[in-house]
Amino acid sequence: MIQQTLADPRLELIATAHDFYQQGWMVGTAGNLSVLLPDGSFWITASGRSKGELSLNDFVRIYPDGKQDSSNNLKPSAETAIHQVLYTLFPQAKACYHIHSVEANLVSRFVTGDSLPLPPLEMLKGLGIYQENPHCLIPIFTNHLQVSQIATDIQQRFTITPAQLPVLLIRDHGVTVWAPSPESARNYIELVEYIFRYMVAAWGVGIGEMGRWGGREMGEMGEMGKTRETREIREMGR
Ligand SMILES: CSCCC(=O)C(=O)COP(=O)(O)O
Ligand SMILES: [Zn+2]
Repeated sequence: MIQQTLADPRLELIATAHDFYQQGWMVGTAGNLSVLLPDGSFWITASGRSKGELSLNDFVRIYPDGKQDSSNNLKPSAETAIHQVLYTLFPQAKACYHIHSVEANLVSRFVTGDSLPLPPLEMLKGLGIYQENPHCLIPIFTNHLQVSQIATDIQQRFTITPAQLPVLLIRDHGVTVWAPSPESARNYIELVEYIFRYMVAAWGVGIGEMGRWGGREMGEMGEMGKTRETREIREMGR
């Protein structure tokens, strides 16, 4: 009989963090990854570790009653409260990944409001949107100094307005996804990064001003697309 050993789920997080680090999405200790375990506890990356060279000891286990366990008294990620809220709000979520990419921060400034309209790209199917010409919005949260305030905002907003996509942005900070498995969470990060890269590139070549997505012209979407000064800056760069 062939016996299969279940791999330690931290190994998957280590490999993913290494790849995201190489992509430039987790540089300088940025970002945090977690995976939920069958007993309701979760492993999360320890705070302040280089995400490009994690080892099995660079994780803290958080139990449903809030108790923590780490082999060498490490602090859990400063953003643990956000992961806790997401696992509570979305019981199907088994992994939660947060990264800091340049594109996530740029698109978080495309609008001044609290939602980012997305172009109706085929890639949205990978995030569970099977519609023709979908109008999708990603919620944007304020980057409060107190992470607990960000977590409260997330909890309150998603309690009132269900999430359309398993994605949220924190303005000038980064993007977070939650997913039914670590593999899906990795795909979700790659998909949203593609969409953000597309949006930044579209703005850069001026497509946004003529193209329409989310039912609005990019030029109406916010600071970056609409002001004459911004257009002049863009033209200077050509
Ligand atoms: C330079 S990263 C600033 C903190 C942050 O936003 C982050 O994602 C990493 O924090 P952690 O405590 O998880 O290392
Ligand atoms: Zn962060």
